[in-house]
This record gives sequence, C-alpha cells and structure tokens, in this order.
Amino acid sequence: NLTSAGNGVAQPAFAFATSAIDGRARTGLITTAHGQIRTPAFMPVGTAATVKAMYPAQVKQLGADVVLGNTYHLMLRPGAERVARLGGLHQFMNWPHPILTDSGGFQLMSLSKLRKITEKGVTFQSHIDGARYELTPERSIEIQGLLGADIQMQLDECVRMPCAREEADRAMQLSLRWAERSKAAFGALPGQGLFGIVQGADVPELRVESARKLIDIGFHGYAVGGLAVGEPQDVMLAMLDVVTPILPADRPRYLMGVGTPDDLVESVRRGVDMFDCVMPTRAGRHGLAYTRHGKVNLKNARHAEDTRPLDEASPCEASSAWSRAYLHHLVKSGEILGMMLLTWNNLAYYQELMAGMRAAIAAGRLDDFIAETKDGWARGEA
Ligand SMILES: CNc1nc2cc3nc[nH]c(=O)c3cc2[nH]1
Repeated sequence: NLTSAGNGVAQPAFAFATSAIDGRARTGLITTAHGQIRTPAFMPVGTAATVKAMYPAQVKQLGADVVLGNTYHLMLRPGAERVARLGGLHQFMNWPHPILTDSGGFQLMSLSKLRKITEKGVTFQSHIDGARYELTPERSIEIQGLLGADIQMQLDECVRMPCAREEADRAMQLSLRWAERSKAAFGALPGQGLFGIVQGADVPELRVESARKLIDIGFHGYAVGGLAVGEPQDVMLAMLDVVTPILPADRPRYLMGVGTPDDLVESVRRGVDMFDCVMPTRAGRHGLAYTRHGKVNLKNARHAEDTRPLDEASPCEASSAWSRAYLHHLVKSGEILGMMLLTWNNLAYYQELMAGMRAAIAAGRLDDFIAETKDGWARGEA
C-alpha cells in the first residue's frame, strides 16, 4: 500500500502486520516512512537528539530499529522550528531510520517549573532558562511534525500513583479530549502514524473506558501510559491484563517508559509490542551493567582485580573485550570511556533480549525462553 508523497516518490503508508502468535505475545513489523520496526521492539531514548554516549551507527548496529526523541527537550533547545530549518530530526542527528517522539507532557510535568494545566493545554517555565511556554495538543503535534517524527504521540496528562479515583478520572477524561484534538491536528504525511495513550491509573474501569473511547476515535497505534510511575510491578502487569486484551490486535501496543529486563519479558508475554526506557543508558552512565547473568555494579570494589569481561559469550565487544577490573577503574575514575562501554553493553543486552523474544515467539517457545532467561539472571555470575 504505497501512497504518493506529492513529490512523485512513492512512500510506504504507515502499516503494522503481526506474524507469529504465542499466547498473548506476537511478533510484528511496523512500516514507516524511514524504515521498518521489528516488534517486540525496544526503543533507546535519544532525549536531546542523541542516544547519550553512543554513535547513531552503533545504536543501529546493535539491532535498534527506532529511537525515541523528547519533544519537551527539543522544543526548548534547539527549538522545533530550528530543527525543521536544518532538515528535520533524522538529518539533524544523522539517524536515517524510524523515530518516535513523545508529546512533551510527561517530561514537562517532571522537569519544568510553575506548571499550570487548563482545558486548553499546559503552561510552564523552562527548566533551562525560566522562559514561559504553552503546550497544547495542537502545538505538540505541530512540533512533532516539524521534527519529522515517524510516530507521534497525543498530548496527555499522566498522573502519579497512588492517586484518588476522581483525580485519575479527571486526567483520563482530559486526555481523551486532548486525544480528539491531537488527531484533528495531525496532518499525517505518508509513513507517519499517530498513537493515542490509554490512561486511568490503577482503576480497571477507567482503563477500560479510556481504551474503548480511544479506539472509537481511531489511532494508528495505542500506548499504555500512566505506568512506571512508582507503582509496584504487579500493579503495572495487572493494568496490562486489563488493557491489552481490548486493544485492537492489528495495531501496535506501546508501554511507555518501561522498563527493566524483567518488566520487558513480563510485558511482552502480555501482548506489548513496543517499549522505551532510559534504564539501560542511564544505568550505564552510573556504572551499572545489565547482562544475561543479571546486574553487575562496576562501582563495587569486588571487581577491582576481576580479569573476566562482563560476558565473554556476548557478540558485543563492550561485553567481551574489556575486563571488569578495567571497567571498575574507569567508573571509579569517572572516565568517559566507562560511560561509553557500559551504555554500549547495556543497549546490546536489551536488544539481544528483544531479539531472543522475537525468535522465541516465532518458534512458539516464549514461556521456555523467559524461564531460561530468568534462570540466567538468578544464577548470576557464571
Ligand atoms: C519512566 N516511566 C514513564 N515514562 C512515561 C512517559 C509517558 N509519556 C506520556 N504519557 C504517559 O502516561 C507516560 C508514562 C510514563 N511512565
């Protein structure tokens, strides 16, 4: 299904097709203007138009098909209009592959000052220079369009948990009205998609109402928001058990801000197709390595003379070509290479885990794969 982009060059329309099914889990392929995304997919976070401490080509080589950009950060610096004048985000950061941008609401709620939410949108002060801004559903879509994102997100209001039911209901209803306005403002270019975001905190009835009304509005994909905001994992998984079964099977399901390796396997098992999380990159910058044998905190003195690499069986050089002793030294010394190698290792492990799940689903053995994976984490150091 090709559509003309007006310049005579045929552009693929945004599309999603599932292939293998294993219980509630499935593999799929998302087609966008900048390429295809194999699902289940983990999206490295590229907040300020860079996946911190990584080269774009390296991120791609690890198996990431898509990265996330943050509207909040980019609208403040360098500015959406400037990125557009410079050719858009793909060209600006030299990432000629799919990009998903969030809408800015979540980051501004956690980073900006003097925030005020009204029916119209959110006004706030920049955490960088205190300048005042307004973000409405329409402006957020305009910014994401200026950035040129292949997948764009509606503006929503995400409440922290625990929260009163009335508060969760108010924010969920506002997010539904903003979903309508976001869709009305979305001028889909060929190969671009818009996702709605399911809210409703930890209240099943609110989650069901939000999902059903978003489906009535109609989106290219559906995100489950309002989670990974401090609630226990079992509450997050319980909300997935409520929501994923009622989302359309032929549209991608995106769990925002998740998560640890254990969160990923438990959520893929429950039918989630897309994830984003700062965990692997941020933890890497703080000396924490994720491996198939569990977590390794390289700040710990017990590594000071350990000549073993993080994982000699890993195809990733960062995991096999340097000793833990050296990584410990780099981390303790605050050396830039320490951040680079651990970020590289962590993203490699996350992509290896996603590729393993995609293969396991295709072979109808996801439960076995998850059991083997958890066993590896539990056994710890070989
Ligand atoms: C790190 N946890 C987390 N990152 C999130 C980003 C989000 N964006 C939009 N809407 C959300 O509800 C939302 C929830 C989130 N939880």
